[in-house]
Amino acid sequence: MFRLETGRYVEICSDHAQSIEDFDSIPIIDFSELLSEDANARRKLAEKIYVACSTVGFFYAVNHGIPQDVTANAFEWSKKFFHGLTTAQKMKIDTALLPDSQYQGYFPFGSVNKSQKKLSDLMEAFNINYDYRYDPDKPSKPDAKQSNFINLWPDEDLPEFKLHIEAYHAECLKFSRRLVKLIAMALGLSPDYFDDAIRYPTAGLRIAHYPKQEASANDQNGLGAHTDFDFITLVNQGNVGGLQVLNKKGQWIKAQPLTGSLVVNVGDCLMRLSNNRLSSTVHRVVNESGQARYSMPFFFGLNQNYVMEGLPSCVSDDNKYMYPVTTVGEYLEWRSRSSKSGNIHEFDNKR
Ligand SMILES: O=C(O)CCC(=O)C(=O)O
Ligand SMILES: [Fe+2]
Repeated sequence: MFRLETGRYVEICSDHAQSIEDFDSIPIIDFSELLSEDANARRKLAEKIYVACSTVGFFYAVNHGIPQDVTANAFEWSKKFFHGLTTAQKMKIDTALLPDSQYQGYFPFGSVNKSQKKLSDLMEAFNINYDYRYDPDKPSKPDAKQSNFINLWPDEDLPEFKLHIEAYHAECLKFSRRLVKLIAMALGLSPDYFDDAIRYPTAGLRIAHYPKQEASANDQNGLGAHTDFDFITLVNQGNVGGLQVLNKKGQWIKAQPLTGSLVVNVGDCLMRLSNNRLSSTVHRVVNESGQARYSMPFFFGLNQNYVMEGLPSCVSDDNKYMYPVTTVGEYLEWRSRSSKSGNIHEFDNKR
């Protein structure tokens, strides 16, 4: 049993888990055919995605098309942020300056302890939100409700940083929108099923720094066991390992770094929408590599005002939607608030 930050205990051998295969490795999916004109090639890709997402909940994406130089620049500027700024400079954009429902800004060391270990998670991070002005699809200005995108940038102390981080964010947006079409196909829906639902997505990018840890994984994690809130996550973990994924037997399977790849995983919103056909799998970071680790997780979700009901291909009279109907915005606000404050606000007893 694992305690998640919502206070819920995840049983490793739940009925759902028993009905799907266990895994001891993370599949690799080649996205060279992502933009192929060949419908058969795209269908095959969608099938691979379905198998990976319904069993492991994780896969490596290779040949995803995100340019290497954009990724390398974002990593380089992340290091300048973590090591070039003083703590006082970083604290000018402390996430604690924002309400608990907001996730942007700097997360100092000691501010996160996802799985209630003896020592807090050994990580510092910086998060940004979607901002339509940097969206490569150039959507028109959203209405007021959808345009509440506050970001805290270290503009005074590291003015160029924003440019490189937004450039990487834009590439992640492009790949995610393409991937969502395949996920729709994987679930038996038309590839454009989610097009309107990802016009102004809840797309957050985090850059994270995990120093090498001395304590055991029992006492401390880089980031404790959790599931991701959103629809899908893309993680670029550079070349230092530390990400671990929990299988049904309760074993932590290492997601070893695979050069040039992204680690992609199903988030709780997609698990909910698919009525548990896809698995949002528990994972954590433990940096026992002996060197500092940097990663860039990108959390892609549907529009804030999207109403989460079971997808038509995933519910039926005999298989009713098992979650309360909420908007994406309401759901994410609840998850962010309980995560940041440590208080569990009763919404329902599931994640
Ligand atoms: O750093 C990583 O590899 C993954 C981080 C993660 O799981 C998260 O930020 O949700
Ligand atoms: Fe995660």
